[in-house]
Amino acid sequence: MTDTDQTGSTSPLAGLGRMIAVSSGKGGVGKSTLTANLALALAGQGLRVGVVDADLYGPSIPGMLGIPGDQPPAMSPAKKVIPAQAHGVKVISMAMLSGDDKPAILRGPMVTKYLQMFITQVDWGTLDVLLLDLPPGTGDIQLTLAQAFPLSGALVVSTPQDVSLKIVRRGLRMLEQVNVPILGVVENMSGFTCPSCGEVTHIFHQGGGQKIADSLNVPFLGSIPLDPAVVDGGDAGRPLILDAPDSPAAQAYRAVAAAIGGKEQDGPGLAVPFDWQVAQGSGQPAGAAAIEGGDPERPVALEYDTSGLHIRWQDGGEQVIDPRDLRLACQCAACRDEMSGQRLLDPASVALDIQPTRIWSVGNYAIGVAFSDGHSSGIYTFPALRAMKQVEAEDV
Ligand SMILES: Nc1ncnc2c1ncn2[C@@H]1O[C@H](COP(=O)(O)OP(=O)(O)OP(=O)(O)O)[C@@H](O)[C@H]1O
Repeated sequence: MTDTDQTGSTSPLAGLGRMIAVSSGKGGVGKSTLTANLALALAGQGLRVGVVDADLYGPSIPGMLGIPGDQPPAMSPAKKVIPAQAHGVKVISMAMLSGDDKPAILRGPMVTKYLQMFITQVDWGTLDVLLLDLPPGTGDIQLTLAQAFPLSGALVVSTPQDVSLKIVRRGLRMLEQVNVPILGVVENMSGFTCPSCGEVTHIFHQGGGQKIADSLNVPFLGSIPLDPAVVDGGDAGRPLILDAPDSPAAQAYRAVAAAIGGKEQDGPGLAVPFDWQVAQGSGQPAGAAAIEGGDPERPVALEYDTSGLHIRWQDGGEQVIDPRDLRLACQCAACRDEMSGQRLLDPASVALDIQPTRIWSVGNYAIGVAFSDGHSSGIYTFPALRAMKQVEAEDV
């Protein structure tokens, strides 16, 4: 996201960092609990974090973070709403405007209007990450929201039951159709943590989230066990991650944060997060030095020129990928059939001179690429890039 638009004026989205939606196909799967814990875990990495409680009908974030409802927020001199702050995280929610015991009855267009306000009329200051706790479901409202904001990506939360996983599949399709990159699937309540010994027992099916993620070629970011302390922490306004940081659930929340936050890296590599506007030539990530014997699947530098995307890997390997090959390799649900794995994208429809217009980091495991044909829902994991064909010497 650029800080200024083409006329040079400051955009209302300037300084909001990466906008990440947390979504779920149905209610009650633990989406808000994940958002609250994730926000704290990201703040714990030193990131500046904001949370928009976009669940206008059932706002629960303030309660989970111990923010009293029904206390109208103050206004800044610039007439912007000052967000509440809790545990180092900034928050805006309908509960602060209307009290969480008065469910909002709003039609779709009003929901978008409120959320525009929550994002652009709030004095967020400078953020690294803005989390959006979306209302549950995959209907029109979610679709409109996904289209209304320049989301860097979305997390999808599910429980292990088959019915929940089927709904997840629908949610993933919806997001991909509106070109929102899927950062990954998180499975919640996937085993029971014994309150006395801390051991995790799998009381439902296991591995469903992983299977869905695999079948759709999106990352699986982890399983969060069922833990009564999660409920107690949520009810007390102190997310579990604060009071039981060593519990399996807290560790799982931190693992999700590490995957999407990008601050915890195993060894030096490309400086993330970045948002490289390739077409405008701004925001190219700073490169790092390759180290001998380094991870062959971690890039240390990215360049782009007429011959293609140049990737230098940590083990010293160099690769040039043709932009058209990159577009044709897109694994998103619009480009590849999720069941058969067959390509849906007709190669004849991809222009020979297609170019990437924007490349951004997706956690510390992948890049997202937007192309000159308007397609931007593809996520390319580092191993998938490394496995791609190199531009032939005579082509360069
Ligand atoms: N891992 C977990 N272990 C135990 N309880 C959990 C876990 N995750 C969430 N819960 C509990 O499940 C309930 C629903 O969670 P939450 O409100 O986060 O779901 P949601 O998907 O946001 O629901 P909605 O969309 O309806 O607001 C809460 O009482 C919460 O404390």
